[in-house]
Amino acid sequence: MDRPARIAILGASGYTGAELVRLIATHPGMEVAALTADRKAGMDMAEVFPHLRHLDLPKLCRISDVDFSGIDLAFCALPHATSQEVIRDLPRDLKTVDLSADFRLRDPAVYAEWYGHEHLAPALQPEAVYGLTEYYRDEIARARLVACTGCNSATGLLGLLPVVKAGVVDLDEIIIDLATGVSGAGRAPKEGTLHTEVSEGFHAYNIERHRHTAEFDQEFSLAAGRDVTVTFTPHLLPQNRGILATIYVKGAPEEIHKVLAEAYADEPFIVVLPYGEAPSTRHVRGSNFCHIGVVRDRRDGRARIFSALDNLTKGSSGQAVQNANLMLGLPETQGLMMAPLFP
Ligand SMILES: NC(=O)C1=CN([C@@H]2O[C@H](COP(=O)(O)OP(=O)(O)OC[C@H]3O[C@@H](n4cnc5c(N)ncnc54)[C@H](OP(=O)(O)O)[C@@H]3O)[C@@H](O)[C@H]2O)C=CC1
Ligand SMILES: CC(=O)N[C@@H](CCC(=O)OP(=O)(O)O)C(=O)O
Repeated sequence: MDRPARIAILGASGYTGAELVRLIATHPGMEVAALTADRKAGMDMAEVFPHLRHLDLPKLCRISDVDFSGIDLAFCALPHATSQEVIRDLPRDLKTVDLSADFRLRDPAVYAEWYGHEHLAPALQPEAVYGLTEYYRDEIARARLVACTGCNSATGLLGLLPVVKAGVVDLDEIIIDLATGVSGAGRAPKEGTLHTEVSEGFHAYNIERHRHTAEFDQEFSLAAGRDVTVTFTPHLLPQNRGILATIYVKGAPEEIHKVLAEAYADEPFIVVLPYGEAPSTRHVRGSNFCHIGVVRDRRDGRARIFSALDNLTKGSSGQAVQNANLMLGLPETQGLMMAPLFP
């Protein structure tokens, strides 16, 4: 293409939508052509997100008002369930990157089990490619519809997939404990994300059943070639961005570190820390990097794998742009090599 790709962002008045706009603002291969909203349709982006005031952006409109004939690729940053209804009605040849959970689970029956309702666009599921770029980049480059991973799922999968694939841990004894920033819950007001409910405290949520467990089971089972089920508990961190997963595995820590370092040696966004060091969310904030560390338990030699990323970049919008780059034939890292924001 001899011009920047024309991009529509559906759900631009949400957190991941704003992050997409921030990333595309300095992306040489993309330009924002349409932005949509629901309650905020008709407003200027500058009113909704004053930090984007310097940009010359189209007004927020309804999805039905977008002329998709002039769009090269759409990012769908809508709530799950809404997303599948919207994508079902988009032009069938429009390249689409979905940030929701709607097309991540390959089997619509598994989707129904975890999301509590029948899938509304099951006919599209076979063409959806799971958006974990480091594992599916060839399929993503050829795809029409890409389903980006959950932010929690991305954190756990990136930390553990090479190790599961290599068969160097006990696959029946995997525990993923994870803490996530509150922006993961989106911008729409909810009682559970009020300042008073989140600040000065720390709690686990969706303890018995978190829907990202289905993504873990799906991808670990595919990698291992047998059924793998993990124990997964997310916690809510009183901070805006960032996820840190602590993964407990039975296996030799130095071997696990070697497997990870080799698997990610050529990956532009995955940084495997020196053996014995653990990452921090503050070192990946605002960037598309994922930092992974392996530390030995001094008493029994068991390994803990740590994985940290920013839920709004590598966990969603950054991953989405990385996938869109591939789908548009652009360099995979284009527009994404910014350093983390520190302190
Ligand atoms: N936040 C995160 O860290 C991550 C989010 N995701 C997923 O990405 C998607 C977007 O998340 P996020 O940006 O956080 O969500 P937000 O709640 O912040 O934003 C949702 C967006 O969707 C619009 N919207 C809501 N309902 C409708 C509707 N019925 N029709 C059309 N538009 C609608 C909203 O418009 P308006 O504001 O005008 O109502 C808003 O623009 C979700 O599926 C989420 O699960 C995935 C990974 C990480
Ligand atoms: C803090 C918080 O609530 N986080 C969300 C994850 C957001 C995400 O990745 O979402 P989707 O699977 O919905 O796309 C959660 O745990 O459900």
